[in-house]
Amino acid sequence: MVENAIEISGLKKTYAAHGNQPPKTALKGIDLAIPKGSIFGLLGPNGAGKSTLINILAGLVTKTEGQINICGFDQDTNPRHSRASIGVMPQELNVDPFFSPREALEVQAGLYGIPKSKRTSDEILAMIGLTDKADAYARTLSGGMRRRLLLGKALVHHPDVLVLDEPTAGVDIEIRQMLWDNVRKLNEQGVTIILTTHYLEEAEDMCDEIAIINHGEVIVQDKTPALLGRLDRKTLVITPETEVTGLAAPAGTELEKRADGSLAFTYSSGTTSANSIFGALSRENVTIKDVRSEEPDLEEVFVSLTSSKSGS
Ligand SMILES: Nc1ncnc2c1ncn2[C@@H]1O[C@H](COP(=O)(O)OP(=O)(O)OP(=O)(O)O)[C@@H](O)[C@H]1O
Repeated sequence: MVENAIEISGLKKTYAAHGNQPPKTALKGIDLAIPKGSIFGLLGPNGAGKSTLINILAGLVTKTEGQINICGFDQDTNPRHSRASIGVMPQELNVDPFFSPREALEVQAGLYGIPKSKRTSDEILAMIGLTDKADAYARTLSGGMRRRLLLGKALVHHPDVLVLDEPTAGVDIEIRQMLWDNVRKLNEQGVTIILTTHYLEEAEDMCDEIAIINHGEVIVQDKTPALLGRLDRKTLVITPETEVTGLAAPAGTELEKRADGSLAFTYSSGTTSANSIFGALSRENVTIKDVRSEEPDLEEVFVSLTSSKSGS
């Protein structure tokens, strides 16, 4: 049984020089295993190499070096099966303006060699909420509808792996919700989802596991909770009964007095205990009305990991 939907080893990509542009190495040797059935986040700053990686997986860009296995099929020795195992919803809204959604799905199915009797265009149109618009010209569709059509096109061959490249960039909350509902449903049916997004909160909510790419290298891959636990930093927010003035931050903590009068103590949980904060408050006779803790979010982890490596 294949445990990983995708296995990538030693993947390198150098774009050839053109004009006065020198060659550009976009991927420097990527090793990545994407577990079957997961919702996997591929994150990284602009220019990190995410699109290059996705386009290589989709067979749209040729790699310079390395191995890729998709659902047990080696991309070099079994390109047809490996391509049939993956569907990609691209970032650009590149739908043909003269095709209706139904025609666009039929054409796409034709490209994958799916016989007419096995096509499921109506089912896909219903899933993406475009049954009403099935026969309308694509140029009359709104941006959100086009994006849903792109999702539909990625699904015509019922791939085991679905790649979503920035699926929610610039879409409103309703469409975003619908996309996520669809993605969750597909994942429950066993489809492995690979997602790139600039919305880190979205990745935090949706992804079981995350890899962060920077300057063409994977700098971390971990389960989302473990990744969030990597920053050994906590903030304890105390709301005092009455306003506190002149309190010094206990050793090992930073104190921020917030606009609502609460006191936020940030400390490293490995070296400082919350007790030292409560001790300091007690010595100053501060009565505590409320207390809560704030854990680091993915954004903080992301910034801390990507800003510590210098550029190429
Ligand atoms: N066709 C190309 N020719 C030359 N260089 C390219 C080409 N495509 C991408 N690059 C370069 O390769 C690097 C990685 O680009 P890529 O688009 O893969 O990054 P990304 O992580 O997807 O960024 P973004 O989030 O902005 O889409 C960048 O430095 C980019 O300028």
